[in-house]
Amino acid sequence: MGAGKTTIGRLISQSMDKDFYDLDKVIEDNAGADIPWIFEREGEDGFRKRETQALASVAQSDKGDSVLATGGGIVMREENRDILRENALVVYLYASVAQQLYRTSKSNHRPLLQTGDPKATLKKLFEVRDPLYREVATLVIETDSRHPRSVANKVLDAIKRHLKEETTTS
Ligand SMILES: Nc1ncnc2c1ncn2[C@@H]1O[C@H](COP(=O)(O)OP(=O)(O)OP(=O)(O)O)[C@@H](O)[C@H]1O
Ligand SMILES: O=C(O)C1=C[C@@H](O)[C@@H](O)[C@H](O)C1
Ligand SMILES: [Mg+2]
Repeated sequence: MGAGKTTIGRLISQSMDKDFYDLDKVIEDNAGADIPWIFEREGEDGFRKRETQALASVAQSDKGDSVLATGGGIVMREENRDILRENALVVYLYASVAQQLYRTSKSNHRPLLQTGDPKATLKKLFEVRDPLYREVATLVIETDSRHPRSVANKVLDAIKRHLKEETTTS
């Protein structure tokens, strides 16, 4: 959470002239309700079911030619990791817990952080999720000491390099 998926995803979709989807927004549009409401009424489990459905439907309808920003917990389900691996070039935006805490502190829109100790929550989630993100990622990009535009440029360069390597080795 707060790694910059939504911010950077939008920037790189503009630079690449591709459509942009934010999975949290797709889930909200499908539900006709916002994420805090879904967590309150259906719990995290209900939210995760909606998240998998939304991911599967975007993967199926999209021809792999758009940019998708996921929610922070997308890697928790094996099914989601399989969908990502099979359909996408996955970029893991790495942010330290300190940066995640700073970047999420201005919003109260993330139900999992509405606790007495958001830093401890972020740390626990990071320990579980960081290895899963690394398992599924094609590219890992460090974001801590960079402005969003500079992170986006780094992602664009890394994607170009990756695609070039792929064509020269195939
Ligand atoms: N590289 C960066 N440096 C400083 N601030 C950033 C950076 N990237 C994003 N931000 C800011 O951090 C906040 C959270 O970013 P954003 O919503 O894009 O994160 P996210 O990864 O999509 O989070 P979530 O997992 O909750 O969807 C925003 O206010 C954004 O402007
Ligand atoms: O990290 C998470 O588990 C979440 C991140 C957000 O993007 C939303 O998907 C939701 O608040 C859960
Ligand atoms: Mg987001």
